Amino acid sequence: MTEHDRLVCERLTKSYRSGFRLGPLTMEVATGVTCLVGPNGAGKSTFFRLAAGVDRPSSGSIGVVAETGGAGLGYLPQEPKLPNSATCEEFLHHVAWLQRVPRRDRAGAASHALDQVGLSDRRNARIGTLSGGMRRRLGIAHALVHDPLVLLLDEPTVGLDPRQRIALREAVAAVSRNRIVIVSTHLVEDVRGLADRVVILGEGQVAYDGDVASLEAHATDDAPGDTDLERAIAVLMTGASE
Ligand SMILES: Nc1ncnc2c1ncn2[C@@H]1O[C@H](COP(=O)(O)OP(=O)(O)OP(=O)(O)O)[C@@H](O)[C@H]1O
Repeated sequence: MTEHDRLVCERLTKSYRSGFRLGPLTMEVATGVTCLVGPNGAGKSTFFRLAAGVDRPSSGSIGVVAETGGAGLGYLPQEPKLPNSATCEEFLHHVAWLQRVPRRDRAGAASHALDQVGLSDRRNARIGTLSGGMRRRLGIAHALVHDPLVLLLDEPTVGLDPRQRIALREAVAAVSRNRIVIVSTHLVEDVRGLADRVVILGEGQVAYDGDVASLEAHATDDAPGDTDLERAIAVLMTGASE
């Protein structure tokens, strides 16, 4: 049997007093990019907080099974707080320390992470001077600096212009080899540009789980959208919220 790394959810649930409940979810997420798609309030951020260990499940479990030697987890929350007065390099050096990267490896780890997200030429720039797109990519570098097996990116393309979105997608694609990457997004073009696998969430339940090609087959002629992928996502998101 070949070894493989995966994030495993077993009957995972999270309930809030508001009445919202995520799950029960039973699934495995392998290496590559999985896009988590769903309308506002579907439970995407709830899932990320459970996966990141920031919140605890109400029942069931979520955890990583690592068989090939990888370890660690990087999490870019929806609204990351970045220290504006630090330089990119200072910040990543600090994060490397927090993530227990050995002292001798910290400078290399910071510079490698900047390189991976295309920000090497901004290493000495103060974070407060970066554009929105650069801040997002720095957020990814921060989640990556300790070379984690699992990378969780909660809506990394929100608020970016088309050119910045392309740069961000390239950065995600570049770091996704041999890593479990989960990206939440509202944008169909992110799904097309990034996803090896798509999980559509609606009201805490999985409405679709599969690849992009099979997803397109769910499109119907009367659904809104310009492409089969848009129409299919619209059909599945509507079905999930009914
Ligand atoms: N800490 C919390 N306490 C109570 N209710 C919460 C909490 N966090 C989220 N919720 C509720 O749980 C539901 C799912 O929220 P969540 O943020 O996970 O959705 P989402 O899919 O990430 O939405 P969006 O796309 O708007 O970010 C919503 O109804 C939300 O109001």
